[in-house]
Amino acid sequence: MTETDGFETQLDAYRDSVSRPLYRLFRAYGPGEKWWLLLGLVTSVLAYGTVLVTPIVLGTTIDAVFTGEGTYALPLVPRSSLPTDPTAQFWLSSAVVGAALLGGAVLQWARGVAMNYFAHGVMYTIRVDAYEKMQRLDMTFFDNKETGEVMSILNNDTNNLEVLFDNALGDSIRIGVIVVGVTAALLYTNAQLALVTLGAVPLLVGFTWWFTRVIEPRYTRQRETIGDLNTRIENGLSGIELVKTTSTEEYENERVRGVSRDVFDAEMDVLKLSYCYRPGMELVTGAALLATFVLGGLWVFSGPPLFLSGELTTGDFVVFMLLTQRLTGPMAQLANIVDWYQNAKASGKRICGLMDVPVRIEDTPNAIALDDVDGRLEYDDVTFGYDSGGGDAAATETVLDGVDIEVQPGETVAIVGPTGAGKSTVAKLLLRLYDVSDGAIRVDGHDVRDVRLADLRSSIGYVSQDTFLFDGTIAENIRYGRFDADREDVVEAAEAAEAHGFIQGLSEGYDTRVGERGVKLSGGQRQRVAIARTVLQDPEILLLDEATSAVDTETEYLIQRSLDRLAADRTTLVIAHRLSTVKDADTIVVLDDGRVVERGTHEDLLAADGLYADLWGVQAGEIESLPEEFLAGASDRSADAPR
Ligand SMILES: Nc1ncnc2c1ncn2[C@@H]1O[C@H](COP(=O)(O)OP(=O)(O)OP(=O)(O)O)[C@@H](O)[C@H]1O
Repeated sequence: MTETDGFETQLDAYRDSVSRPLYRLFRAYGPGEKWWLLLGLVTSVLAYGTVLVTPIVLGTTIDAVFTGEGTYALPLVPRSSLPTDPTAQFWLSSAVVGAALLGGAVLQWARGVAMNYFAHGVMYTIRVDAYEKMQRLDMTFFDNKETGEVMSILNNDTNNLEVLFDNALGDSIRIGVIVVGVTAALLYTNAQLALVTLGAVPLLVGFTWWFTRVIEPRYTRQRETIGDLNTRIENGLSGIELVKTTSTEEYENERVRGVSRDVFDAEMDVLKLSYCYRPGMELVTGAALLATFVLGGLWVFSGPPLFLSGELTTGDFVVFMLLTQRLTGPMAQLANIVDWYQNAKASGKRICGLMDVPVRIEDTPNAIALDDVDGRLEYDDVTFGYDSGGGDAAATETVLDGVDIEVQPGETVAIVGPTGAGKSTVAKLLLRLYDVSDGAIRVDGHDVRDVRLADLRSSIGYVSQDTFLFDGTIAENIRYGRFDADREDVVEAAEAAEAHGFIQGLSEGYDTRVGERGVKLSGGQRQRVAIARTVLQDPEILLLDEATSAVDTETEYLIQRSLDRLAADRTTLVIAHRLSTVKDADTIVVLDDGRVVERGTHEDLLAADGLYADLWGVQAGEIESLPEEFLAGASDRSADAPR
C-alpha cells in the first residue's frame, strides 16, 4: 500500500460516480445569480463585438480614402447617411474607432464586474452549502480521516470554480463572438481567402478534443494529491505535541515530503501536457496567419495565386490581416479554456462527491419533538459495530452485543469495564453520533431514531474525556450552545462547576482567550469549563464519559463535587475507570467485550466476586490476591483494545 492509498475513503467512491459535475453545479447554483450572468453575457457580446469595429472601419477607409480601390461603407449604416468627402470620411472613421475603443473599455469593465458577481456568488453558495452538508454527515464519515480532504474541497476546489465561472465563461463568449464575427466578416470580404484562413479551425478543434481526453485523468489525480497533502498537513498540525515529544519531526517531514512529491509529479504531468498543447495550438493558428499573409500578399502584388480567382484590394488585404490576427489570438486561448474547464471539472467532481455522501443520521419526516423530558433511558438488546467506511459490512466488528441497560428518571447508572469493552460507545449511541445496528435505545419510551435530533441532543449534557474548547474567551466557551446567556448566568454556571476560582485568577478573567482547542488551560481547567458549559445548558440527562480522567486527586475531588451536584436531580449515565467515583451509583453495569456481564450495586457486585470485584481489587492495590485468569485476561484485553 502506498502512502496515498491510506487515504482511500468513501468520499472517493461518491466522487468517482459523479457525472457532468459542472453542468450539475451550474444548474443548481447558476439560477440564483442569473441576473448577473445575463448582464455579463450581454456586456461580453457587446464588448467583444467592438473588437471587430476597428479592422473593418480601417479597411474600408484605406480603400475609399487612400487607394481609391473601393467605396466608403460602414456596417449597419445606410450609405446615404455617410459623407462623400474623403476628409470627412477619414475623420468619421477615426471618431468611430475612438468611440469603439472607449465603449469597449466601459463594456469590458461592466462585463468584469457582472461576471465576477456571478462567479463569486455561485462559489459563495457552493461553499456554504458544502459546509452545511459536511456538518450533517455522521461520525463514521469523520472517523475515516477526511478532514484535510474536506478542507481541500471547501477551499481549493471551490476556488477553482472561480476561474471557470469568470475567466473561462467570459473567454468562451469572447472567442464565440470573435470567431462568429470574424468568420462572417472574412467570408463577406473575400470568401476564397477566408477558406484558407479558416482551414485551421477543424485542425484546432480536433487537437483540442484529443487534449481534453488525455488531460482529464491527470487533473483528477492532481486534485486528489492536493487533498492528500492537506490531510497529511492537517494531521501533522493536530498532532504537533506528539511529534515534538517523540522527536519524530524528521519522520513527519519525510511523510509530507512523500505526499508533496506526489503533488509535484501530478502537477508536472498536467503541465507537461499543457505545454505541449499550447504551442501546438499557437503553431496551427500561426500557420494560418502566415498562409493568409503569403497568399493575400501575392494576390495584391501579382493577381490571384494557385486556385484563387478574382480581385483582392489592399484595403481587403489589410482587413484580412487584422481580422486573422484577431482570430488567431483567441483560438490559441482555447487552450486556456480547455485547461480551466478540465481543472474545474476535477474540482466539481469532488464538490459533487461530497454533496452526494448520504446523510445517514437525520430527522425522520415525522420526527417527534421531545418536550418535558423525564429522563427514562432504555438500551434494549443493542448491538453495534463501527463502519470502517469502506462500505464492507462484513468487515464491521461487533463492539456491543445485546446490551440491555435501564435508567429511571433521576437515577445514576454507572458503566464500568476493562478498556475497549465498549463503554464510550454506549454513550455515543445515546447521542446518535452513530445508529445502533440492532435493537433500540429509547428516551422516555421513544426510540432515539424517531425523535428530533436537536431535541435529543439538547436534552443530554455530554462531558467527555477529551474536552474540546474553541479558540475564544472562557465566557464564549461556557456560553457555547446557549448564546443568549448573560454574564451572570455564565458566572453562576462556572461557580457550580468549581471553575470560578481559577477563572478569576487568570489575567483577564472570563475574557481570557483559551487558545486553539483550549491549549492555554490545564486538563482539569478545561474539564471544568466544559462542565460549566453543561451546567448552563441545564440538560435533563447527564452523560459523563470519564469526566475526571487525566486530573490530579484534588481537581478530581473538585470536579466530582460539581458533578455530584449536577447529577443530583437528573438522570445520569456515567462511564468511569476509577470505580471509587461511581461506587454510590444506583446501579453499576459491568461491560466486558461488548456484553453486560454483571449489574447491581457496588456491594452486590463485590459480593458476587466477579469481574467488578477483580477490577476493584486492582484499583485498591490488591493485585497479589487477584486470580491468575483475570491477570491473563487483562493483558489480552489491552492487546485487543484498539481494533
Ligand atoms: N470511531 C471508531 N471507529 C472504529 N472503531 C472504534 C471507534 N471507536 C471505538 N472503536 C472500537 O470499539 C471498541 C470499543 O471502544 P470504546 O471506546 O467504546 O471502549 P471503552 O470501553 O470506552 O474503552 P476505554 O475505557 O479505553 O475508553 C474498541 O475496540 C475500539 O477500538
